[in-house]
Amino acid sequence: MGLRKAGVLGATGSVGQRFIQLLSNHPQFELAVLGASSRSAGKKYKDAVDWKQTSLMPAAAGEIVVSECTVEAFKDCDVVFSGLDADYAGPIEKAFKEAGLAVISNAKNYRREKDVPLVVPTVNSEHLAIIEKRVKDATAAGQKRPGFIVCISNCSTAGLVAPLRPLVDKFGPIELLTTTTMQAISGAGFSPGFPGIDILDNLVPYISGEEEKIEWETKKILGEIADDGNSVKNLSDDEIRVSAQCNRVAVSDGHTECVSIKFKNGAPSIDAIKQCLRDYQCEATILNCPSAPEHAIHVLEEENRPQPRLDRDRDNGYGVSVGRIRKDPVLDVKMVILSHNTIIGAAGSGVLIAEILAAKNVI
Ligand SMILES: NC(=O)C1=CN([C@@H]2O[C@H](COP(=O)(O)OP(=O)(O)OC[C@H]3O[C@@H](n4cnc5c(N)ncnc54)[C@H](OP(=O)(O)O)[C@@H]3O)[C@@H](O)[C@H]2O)C=CC1
Ligand SMILES: N[C@@H](CC(=O)OP(=O)(O)O)C(=O)O
Repeated sequence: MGLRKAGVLGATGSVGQRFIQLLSNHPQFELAVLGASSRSAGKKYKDAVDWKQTSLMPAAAGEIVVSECTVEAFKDCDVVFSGLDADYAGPIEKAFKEAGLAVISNAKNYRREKDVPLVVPTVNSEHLAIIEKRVKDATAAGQKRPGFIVCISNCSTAGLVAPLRPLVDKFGPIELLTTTTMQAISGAGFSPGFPGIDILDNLVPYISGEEEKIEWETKKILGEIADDGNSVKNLSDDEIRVSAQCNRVAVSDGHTECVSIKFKNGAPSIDAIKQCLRDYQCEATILNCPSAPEHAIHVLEEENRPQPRLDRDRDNGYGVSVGRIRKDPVLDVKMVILSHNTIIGAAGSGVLIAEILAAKNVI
């Protein structure tokens, strides 16, 4: 198959810019349509966007004229990535799905729908089987491919669940978990963007809705596909209890989390935990997806790592770093997790999900 046509909704934003960067010169996708608000529509991308990435804006993308976020503008896309502001994503993504488009979204709007997979591609790509089944059933019935939405998780949740997945698979359920996040300002978006005066020489101990999202989304991502094959069964409060406290810090990219865990079946040794994380291989790596990390989890031994500026780009931002793994005198074990919030926490996850769906002939 030749290059698949990709559209990006919210192309001018923090997540949208990352999509442009990751999809330019991609071996499987070509940037075909870029959408944003009517403030940007009609302008060339280079004139509409306030480019804030540290790499140069890809020249070809800069020449694309930004469209309104309408089905008509995106109707020929094989896949549509959404980095839309959640205040506007709901009706736009629904209309795209109903028109038969494949939507991979960063917005929170549909994450809680039972039949919408909530996926961190290095963690629970098996939940994409819900979509694969729907597409195969339609094809078998002689119908055209149905539209669908796959949601990408909240960015802090993506980093958190990365090491949890192999730990739960090997050592059984986690009874209690606490996380304290230190989140980058790119997570707050670019329109209007987190005010410099509020974050310089400062820390803000509140991010609206974030703690609830981490506490809830973790249970869906670590849950299983229900017996009907059409929905996800979340873990119950008996199977895992999560408590999150979220802070905004003066870091450009990269969310750091201090995490403590208590296992239901007793504490594994620290060495066993490290080995388990080192051994983990995600499906995208096994499928040889072009953006898949060589190591979905990097175990760091240095006593002062991970650090956002030094470690966020491991495996091009698709790898999650886990360091300071040690005994916790209150729960069982504690650790520090670092993940790139706009790559594995957002746009990169979207691209990797699309690569997995392409490997399975769903798009
Ligand atoms: N930043 C991050 O780390 C993460 C963000 N997310 C989620 O991803 C989404 C995008 O976030 P982020 O990139 O940070 O946000 P930004 O504020 O940086 O970007 C928002 C985008 O939405 C567009 N937009 C705004 N209003 C409309 C409208 N009425 N119609 C169409 N497009 C519109 C903007 O276009 P214009 O420039 O024309 O205004 C812009 O492209 C959000 O839902 C966010 O919660 C998820 C994970 C991580
Ligand atoms: N709220 C995150 C960004 C994010 O992921 O948001 P949401 O879960 O609403 O998509 C941050 O500020 O860093």
